[in-house]
Amino acid sequence: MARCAAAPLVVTPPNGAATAAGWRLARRGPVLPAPACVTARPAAASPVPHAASTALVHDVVKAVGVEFVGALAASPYRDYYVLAGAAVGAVVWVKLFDYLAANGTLEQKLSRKLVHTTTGPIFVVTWALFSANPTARLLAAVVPMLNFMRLFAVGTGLLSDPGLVNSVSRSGDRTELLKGPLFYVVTLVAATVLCWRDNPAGLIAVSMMCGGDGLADIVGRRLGRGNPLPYNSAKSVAGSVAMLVGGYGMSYGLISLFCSLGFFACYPPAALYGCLGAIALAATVVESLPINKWVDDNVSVPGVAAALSLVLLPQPAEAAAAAVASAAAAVVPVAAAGVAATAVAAAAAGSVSLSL
Ligand SMILES: Nc1ccn([C@@H]2O[C@H](COP(=O)(O)OP(=O)(O)OP(=O)(O)O)[C@@H](O)[C@H]2O)c(=O)n1
Ligand SMILES: C/C(=C\CO)CCC[C@H](C)CCC[C@H](C)CCCC(C)C
Repeated sequence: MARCAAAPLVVTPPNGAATAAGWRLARRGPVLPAPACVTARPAAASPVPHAASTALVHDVVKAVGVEFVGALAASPYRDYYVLAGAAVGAVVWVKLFDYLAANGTLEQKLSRKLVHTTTGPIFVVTWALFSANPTARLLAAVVPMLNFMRLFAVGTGLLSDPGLVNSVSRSGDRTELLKGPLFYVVTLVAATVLCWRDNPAGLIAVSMMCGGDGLADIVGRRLGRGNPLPYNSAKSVAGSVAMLVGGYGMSYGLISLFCSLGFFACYPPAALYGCLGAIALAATVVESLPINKWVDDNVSVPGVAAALSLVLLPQPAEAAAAAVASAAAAVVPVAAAGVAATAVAAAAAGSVSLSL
């Protein structure tokens, strides 16, 4: 059966970063097949009925997906839908790990670190679903802000949510939520508001905190016995190598995704490999130092990674100017975002009390 190759839907990049010498702008978005491609497949004419029905199901699923993405993209409420989806997704995701730890599928410490490793990157991937509207970054930041409120309320005892305490604390002590987890969501708010999709510094900071620090713990606890770091016996060579590889790999993956979607200028591969390597190495060294008493890893690691990224992997001046302009424009309708935050906070609070 002939494949329909005509009339692709090209998703155009949401910002207008300009090309600078030596830089390639990824102006090509993903090419989605047009819904029209799907309708004219005569299933009865197929010599293999099973193959035809499979193809039909495939086409219908594809058509519904394209329709859904199209409808979401065209809706004036797009950012609110994505915000609500991510806010609900965060609750469901954390509950899933609580469930897996409670029924013994995952060890509690591993469950907590998997929450740490996965929620940040999943959250930044949702950035791609928001519109190019200047308020979008503020609405996206509402998701970690809601989690801040939730952690604060449960950590201080204002609300009771044993599931959340089990998922994100080491010992079951609710006051722990006011330390690492709270810094974690503050870092996500900062990456969203300050870097958004215009600059890879936010992606890199989140990757070093989640893919790097998260993997260091997971691997270090398993393979770190017998190879302590010479200057910090609480950490290991195995953990630090895992941090380097995990932070580098996650940063590379997220940068490749966002640059291929056209959100910022792609880097020449050699520059990207070298600079990311230097940033991952610096973040790994910072994580390995015995400074946890004074500054939490969820601040020091992403802080160093973001600062170095801004220096080593800058975006072209035109893109930076566009980012500043969109941030300035976002300040005006901030009240609207506040109203939205309050509404979603009320909904989230409802979900917490329902789960008691
Ligand atoms: N470079 C590293 C980092 C961590 N670890 C292992 O992971 C454990 C937890 O490390 P760390 O993340 O510093 O611990 P916490 O402070 O408990 O966790 P968090 O940062 O999530 O608060 C360490 O005891 C060690 O066994 C390691 O071997 N090497
Ligand atoms: C255990 C943690 C840190 C300790 O170092 C992580 C705490 C995670 C928060 C409880 C939940 C954060 C949720 C994100 C802001 C949003 C994720 C959305 C996505 C759709 C899953």
